[in-house]
Amino acid sequence: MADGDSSDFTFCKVDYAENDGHLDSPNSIPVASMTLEDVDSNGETKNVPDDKQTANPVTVEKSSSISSRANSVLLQEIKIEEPVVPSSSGESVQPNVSGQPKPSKKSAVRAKVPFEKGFSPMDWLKLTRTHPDLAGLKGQSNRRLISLEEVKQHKTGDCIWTVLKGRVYNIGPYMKFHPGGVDMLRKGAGKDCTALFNKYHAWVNAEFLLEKCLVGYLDPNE
Ligand code: HEM
Repeated sequence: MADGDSSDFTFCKVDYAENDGHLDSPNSIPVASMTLEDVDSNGETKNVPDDKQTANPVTVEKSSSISSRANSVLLQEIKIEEPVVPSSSGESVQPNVSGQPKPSKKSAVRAKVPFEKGFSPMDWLKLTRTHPDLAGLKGQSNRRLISLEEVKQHKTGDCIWTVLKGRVYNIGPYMKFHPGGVDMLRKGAGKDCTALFNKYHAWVNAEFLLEKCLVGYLDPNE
């Protein structure tokens, strides 16, 4: 295509004709078209030619009416309420049109307990890296099979055992670090807490958190 071919719009130069009346042109920006001479020392407009007096308010009004329309659209959007649909029983029902998942009735009530100073998850992590024997093994292997009977005998004191997903842990040292509180964790003492654990937080990586508390594995034949 030859240079200057007027049929090619791709790179055509856009010129604003001066005072072309186009609202978006630089000349129609409200403040720019008003000079200091137009305003006296009291801040009042003096002898401004009619076209200037009307041009600005129109421009301002136009833009403010646009912005107030935008605001009212926003407000309308905020105020939008879900439509009420009458159900077969005659009661009004609000359909879930927002796409938000409705809270499941089955989910357990989870209440976090504030940590005592020095018992944050970070403190627990540090302890697992420094304490030599969180499981209380005293040299015993943590690969041995343990009966549920033996687990039941460790409910109090420093050695509180629980079974979680087939593993036996000494949760005694973890008690005060448990974000759900000591009382909740105590519910799993001396028994299999897998169901409780899954009810409250199946996603928690206990294998990692309690790695150093492993005492052994639940004997499936007992
Ligand atoms: C035995 C191993 C357990 C470990 C390692 C453990 C670990 C944790 C962790 C990491 C949290 C924080 C979860 C989060 O921020 O989302 C938590 C919270 C909680 N846990 Fe446990 N937990 C255990 C057992 C239990 C048991 C047996 C119960 C119930 C009887 C329980 C009840 C709770 C509750 C109610 C919370 C607070 C809810 C929340 O986080 O908002 N946990 N637990």
